Order: sequence, then structure tokens, then C-alpha cells
Amino acid sequence: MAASKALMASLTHLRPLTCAASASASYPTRLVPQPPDLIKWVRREGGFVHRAVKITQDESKGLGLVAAEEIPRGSEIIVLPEHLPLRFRSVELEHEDGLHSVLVNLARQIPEELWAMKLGLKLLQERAKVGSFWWPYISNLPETYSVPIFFPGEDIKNLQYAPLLHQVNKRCRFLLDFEREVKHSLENLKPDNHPFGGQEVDASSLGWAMSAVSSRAFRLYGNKRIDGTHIDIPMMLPLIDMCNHSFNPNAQIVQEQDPGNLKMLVKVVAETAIKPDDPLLLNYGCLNNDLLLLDYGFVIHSNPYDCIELKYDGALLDAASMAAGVSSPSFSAPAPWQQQILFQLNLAGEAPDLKVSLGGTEIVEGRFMAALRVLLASDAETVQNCELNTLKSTSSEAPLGVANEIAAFRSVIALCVIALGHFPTKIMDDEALLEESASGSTQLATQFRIQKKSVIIDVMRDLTRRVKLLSSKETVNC
Ligand SMILES: C[S@@+](CC[C@H](N)C(=O)[O-])C[C@H]1O[C@@H](n2cnc3c(N)ncnc32)[C@H](O)[C@@H]1O
Repeated sequence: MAASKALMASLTHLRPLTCAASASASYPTRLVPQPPDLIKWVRREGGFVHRAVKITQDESKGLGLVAAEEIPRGSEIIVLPEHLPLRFRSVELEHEDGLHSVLVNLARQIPEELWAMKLGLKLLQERAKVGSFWWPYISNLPETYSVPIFFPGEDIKNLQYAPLLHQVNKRCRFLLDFEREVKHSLENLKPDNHPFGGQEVDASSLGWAMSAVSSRAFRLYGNKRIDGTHIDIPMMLPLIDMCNHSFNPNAQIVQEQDPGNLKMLVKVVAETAIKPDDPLLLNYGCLNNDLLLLDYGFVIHSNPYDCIELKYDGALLDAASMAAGVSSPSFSAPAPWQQQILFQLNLAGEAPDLKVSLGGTEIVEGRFMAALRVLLASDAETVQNCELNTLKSTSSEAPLGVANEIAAFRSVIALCVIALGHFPTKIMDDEALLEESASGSTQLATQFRIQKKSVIIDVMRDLTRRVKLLSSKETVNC
């Protein structure tokens, strides 16, 4: 079967666009068994790769780059000339004698939040083309991705966290709908006009391309707008995208103009001195585990940016604050002056944003903190004498008095208890499951939900400490 597929590909000058079933999450195989040497290719194409750079297999992160010898701080590690990054250039595509205007039209149907699919179309096109300039790069890409759109249904449920389930379902639904759109646009196209050389494209190959881009592309400066600001463009950066992620990176990406030809160079520069055998690590962004799992297929233990999302709901908040000892909270029936502040916080009104978060660097999202303080206060004047920014900040010390602050923190603690109770399993059960030889996706889903529960527990700990501290202090008024 595989041999006949390969034969077909060579006869038709095409490469098949399939997405293999996921192997091990940490060791995904590459698109071809022995892909070309990426470092040599980058150098051959006029790029620079520091002699210390080697590609190696990391224990849990797939392939990665390491330094074989010391690299001093500030050194250039990789430099890519302008023609190596892979990007979606609609203007160029439209001018290619109408051949790929199909791609441009398809790209227009992709919602902005799924930008990775747009560049994914270009990646699929290049993957299908024999003789593609980027084949040495594309053949080095993983064959499978550990993102949840490829999880079995049971493991999507195993995430146990509604906001992420919603995002995963949305992406799966999009891929199925988009598959139909793509098939429809490709119907009756002559082979010469077919952007994928006549090959079938389905939800699985679209998912492969979207995940390849979301887990590897970087959003960099593109051309300048008239006002001098730069357009943000996602690009796939050969070799640079072999760097794994850390919130404490030792390297960073910089863009510079080549003084010779004024073209844009993309560089990786050592941010710290890098010791022999150290991995070369970039920071993909201050991302919570939802985004890391959804786009990159991994989660970070004790991620300082991880948070949980809750809906601002008056009835639930009344229940939580009553459980915390507040006698008659007014969350579901705010006074007009309180309602007015909720409007300002966009927690009430015609199109309110009711998503609030706990955890991360803020502990309690500013808008939510202000709402709690205001709704638990009884004196309009004291509240109106306070700046909204002061009310939003957890580091402002009890701006409406100690009793108010304690009631607000206790209400959040009670809310955390309710949120924890919504998870069908306890951390202990999850940890026991991880001890068993569960599949890669079950392990990822389990690690994800353990981290979410840990965020809630950490918020409770932090707020309990604050309540204790406040209880021992005198009343502080704004
Ligand atoms: C830009 S690529 C890096 C190269 C990749 N490891 C490979 O084998 O091609 C990003 C992918 O690397 C893996 N990765 C990067 N940083 C990681 C980390 N800190 N923990 C776990 N996996 C990581 C994830 O699979 C992610 O989707």
C-alpha cells in the first residue's frame, strides 16, 4: 500500500497529503524517514548557522537545538535570509496567472482567530508540490501533532474544562466545514489550476497543516503601513522553529534589515551565555496552558500564566459570598450606583464581556476584583471616591476597608470551592491515572486538568494568606 502510494506520487509529481495517526507525543516521526539535513540547507541558501548548533532528540519535547560548545551572550546563532521564511503572500499568489487565486479565495473564508489555517493552505500547497523550494524544510516537519483536535473523543472529554472543550469543538467544526468549502472550490478545476496538484484535501490534512503552523509559526513584522507601523505576519522559520519553548529562554528572535540589500533578516541571538549541551530555548509567549495545548500540544507544569475562566454570574456570586459569610450580598440585584460601575467594567450592558479569570499574574482579574469590592460595599460615596484602577488591583491594600476586602477574598475562595467541585475527578485520581500506561493524549488531557485544579488551589492559598494578613491588620480606608 505504502509502496503503491509512493509510486503514484512519483508518477504524478505529487506528494500525498495525509495526516498519520498520532504516534508517541514526544517522538513524532517526520514526514519522510530520513529528511535532508536542515542545517546544511540553510547554509546553502545563504543563511548562517553557528558552528555549535546541533539538532538533537529531547526527552519529552521532540527534536530541539542544542549548543555543542559555549556560545557567548549576544552572538548570532542563526540568520535566515528573506527568501527562507514561508509565508502566505496573497498579492504574489493572485499574480501567479490566476493559478492560486483559489487559495486566496479560500483564505478569505478563514476567520482571523484561525490565522494558522491561512498559512496552512500555503504549507499544504508546497507539501503537495514536487520540487518545492521548501521541501527540505517541509520534509523535516513532524508527521503528527499532539494538539487536542486529534485527540480521541474520550480524551477531549478528559480535559474536563469547558472553555477548552469549546475551543476544541469550534476548531473541529471549522475543519469539517472548511473541508467542504475546499472540496467545493476544487471541483472541476483543471489539473494545471489545482493548487494541490489534483490531490484530495480533507479535514485531517487541513488539521495537519493548521497544527504545523500554529505550533511552529512566529508572528513577525511584515511590510510597513503608511503610518510607519509594521503589519504583523505569521511566518514559518526553517531551523529556528526547531527551538523548544521556555519562559526563561536563552535566545531570542530579532529582525534586522540587511545593510547590503535592505532585505529583512530573521535572526536568533543568544540572550544569555549558553553553555555546552544547553538546549537553545525561545519564549513562545506568556501563554496559559489552554493556548499551549490548543496550538502547540503541550502543557507547562506550574505555568505562571495559567488561569481559569469563569462566567460573571450574579446568582452564583450571591451563593459563593453567602457561603463565605456575607449576610445579604447584592450580586444579582445591584443598586443603581453599583450597576453603573459594572457598566464601566463591561460586566453589564448590551454586550458585556462576562468572562473573568482567576490565577495567572493577576490572581483575580482586575475587572472582577473591582466588581467584587464594589458589590460587597454598602457606601456609594466611599466607592465613588476611589479610582477604578485602584479598585481593580489586588495589590491596592483594602481600598474599601478591611471588612470589604476580606468579604471579597472569601467570596472568591468559596467560588474556587464550587469550581473545584465541578471537576469529575480529584487530583489524586488524576495522578493515579498518570502512573498507569495511558496513551499520549490521555496523559496530556490529565496533565492539563491537574494544572487547572492546581491553579484554583493556588488562588485559594494565596487569598487565604491575604485574608489572614488582613484580619490581623487595622481597618485601612481608601
Ligand atoms: C516550534 S516546535 C519545536 C521543535 C519540535 N520539538 C520538533 O520536534 O520539531 C514546537 C513543538 O515542540 C514541542 N515543544 C516545544 N517546547 C516544549 C516544551 N517546553 N515542552 C514540551 N514540548 C515542547 C511541542 O511539540 C511544540 O508543538
